[in-house]
Amino acid sequence: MNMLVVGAGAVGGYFGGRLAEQGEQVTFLVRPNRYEQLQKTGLHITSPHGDIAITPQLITRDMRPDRAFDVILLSTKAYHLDDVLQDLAPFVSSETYIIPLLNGMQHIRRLTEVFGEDRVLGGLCFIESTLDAEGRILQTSPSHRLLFGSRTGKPTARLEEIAACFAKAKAPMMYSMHIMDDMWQKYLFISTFAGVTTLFRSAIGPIRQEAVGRQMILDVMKEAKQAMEEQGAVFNDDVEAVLLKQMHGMENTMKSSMLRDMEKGQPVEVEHFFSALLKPSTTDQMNALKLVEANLRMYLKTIK
Ligand SMILES: NC(=O)C1=CN([C@@H]2O[C@H](COP(=O)(O)OP(=O)(O)OC[C@H]3O[C@@H](n4cnc5c(N)ncnc54)[C@H](OP(=O)(O)O)[C@@H]3O)[C@@H](O)[C@H]2O)C=CC1
Ligand SMILES: CC(C)(CO)C(=O)C(=O)O
Repeated sequence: MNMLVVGAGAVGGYFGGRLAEQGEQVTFLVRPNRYEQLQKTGLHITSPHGDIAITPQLITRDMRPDRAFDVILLSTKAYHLDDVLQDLAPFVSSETYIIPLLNGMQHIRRLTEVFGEDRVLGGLCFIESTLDAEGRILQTSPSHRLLFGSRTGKPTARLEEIAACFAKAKAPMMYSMHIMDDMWQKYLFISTFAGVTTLFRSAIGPIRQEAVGRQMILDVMKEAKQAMEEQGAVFNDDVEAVLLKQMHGMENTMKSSMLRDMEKGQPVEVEHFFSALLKPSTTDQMNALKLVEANLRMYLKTIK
């Protein structure tokens, strides 16, 4: 299977690295600075599941591979999507499946508009990873799971082939029969988790210890759920209880990738995560979400 990973960052570098580790044909589409860095240093991952050091196969947008890609793992930030859609076009054939790993939901519509409904699968990942100053990938907590699947729920022989290839990786990378529900649930989780951790600029532990922190978790989740339902999400009745249990079961030190990006002074996906939930018609009641969004917008002003 010939695979392209777009963005050799914290997520793409990790899962692409796990596939390359098994000898799969993985090429990373990167921008010039990352190209130079990875050529010099190789791709390094440190992880509780085992470290990796490989010499990655790299291309930049002006290079052409000798054969089409079967699968593209898309793992850039949402605020790079406009550029990525252009850069990616020459690498997508009528047989290529795109598996996006971005948090949130808005990118699905953009991808299907450009590449068509049939080329775009659903995808998500549960992983806490970041890049260090030298561009090495640091993967820190136990979870390193990737889910993908057909957005209409029907598996095909080719999707089964991809699942079989992913199953060889030393990370759970699995097919889901209900990927859209999984994506909405992950979006609800991450909008709450990233919302409160960036608002309080804290890992989850101290937030959970304060009454105001616990209340903010409840408020952000309730409002985000309502906004997502207005956009068509269908959740199980117990979704809040399930996600709260998950949030209360995490290690005290667990941070969202958005908070880690803030700590490095990098941009954050505020439009993609939060503005997308705050339609003018629903904003009257959405005080917690508005606070989360305003906090991030103000942060963005400080780094511009
Ligand atoms: N990190 C985490 O723990 C998790 C993140 N996510 C989500 O995954 C997505 C990716 O996040 P993450 O991996 O952390 O982000 P990173 O910033 O670590 O990685 C994104 C990479 O995309 C690259 N990139 C940007 N534009 C292009 C382009 N046109 N062509 C090629 N490469 C490009 C960047 O390269 P350059 O070096 O050139 O800037 C960067 O290396 C986000 O939506 C995030 O919310 C989901 C679960 C967990
Ligand atoms: C919560 C977590 C770490 C789970 O994957 C995540 O998605 C993020 O912080 O972006």
